[in-house]
Amino acid sequence: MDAAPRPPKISVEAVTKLYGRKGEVRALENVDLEINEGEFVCLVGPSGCGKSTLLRMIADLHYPTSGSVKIQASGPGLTTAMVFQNYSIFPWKTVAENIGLPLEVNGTPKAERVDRVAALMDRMNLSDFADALPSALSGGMAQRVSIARALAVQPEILLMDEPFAALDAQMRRILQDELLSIWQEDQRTVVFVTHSLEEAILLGDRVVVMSARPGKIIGDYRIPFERPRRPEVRGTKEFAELEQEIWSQMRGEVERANK
Ligand SMILES: Nc1ncnc2c1ncn2[C@@H]1O[C@H](COP(=O)(O)OP(=O)(O)OP(=O)(O)O)[C@@H](O)[C@H]1O
Repeated sequence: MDAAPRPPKISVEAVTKLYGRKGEVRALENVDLEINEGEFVCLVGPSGCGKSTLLRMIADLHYPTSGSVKIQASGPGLTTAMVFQNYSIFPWKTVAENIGLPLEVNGTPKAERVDRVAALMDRMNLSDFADALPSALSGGMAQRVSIARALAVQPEILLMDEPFAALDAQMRRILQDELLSIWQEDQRTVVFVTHSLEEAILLGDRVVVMSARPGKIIGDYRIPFERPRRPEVRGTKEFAELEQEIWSQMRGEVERANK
């Protein structure tokens, strides 16, 4: 007999989110979204369409006004970890201390902590900076620390809110390429918010397009490029055609949001 199909890792069902004392800001409206375990899903849409709101609801930091967000956890412990645009690392702690902090908080024994931090620094090319303070780091390095810290707790779901938006174009490209290979190693569920369609198509298994506020889902594209995905796919005709196709749907929403 076939095994029963596994429920989605993340189920967003009929979610509406209102902000303001009287609910006057209608951020999301009737959003349905299912994300399977191991999928890398990118959310794109105009400014203010509720992308961060959706991410925060998946992280259990915000709650829907109506509807529900369900996470299928595989076990106890921290299920999600978040990476933000502004690094959010502690300036008075070294690189190694920043990465190890969530492990200290969750009571991981010191020997295990030291091993895990060393492995993450190795994986993120940070080993030479173990004792550096964040003020000595470039933006790219600081964001590597944020990613390593998020991975330290081995989250089942990695949530990334425009993580590369503050980086210059070259550094952004390098971190995108690194994220492709990091994802390949453990194929964790990722929800990634970005304004860049190119970034979304390069990284994602799916690109979910949201409308101008109130945010609704108006497109869900499966990205056909094989894994392990090579960064060179950026330069192909298929990539450009897909970008054009999705942009032709998004453009009107971006214009509407900026009227
Ligand atoms: N705490 C809050 N109180 C009131 N309004 C809020 C609050 N948080 C967000 N909003 C509003 O809800 C809408 C959605 O915000 P959200 O940050 O989720 O959008 P976004 O798509 O991530 O935007 P951006 O792309 O600009 O980061 C916006 O109009 C925003 O101003």
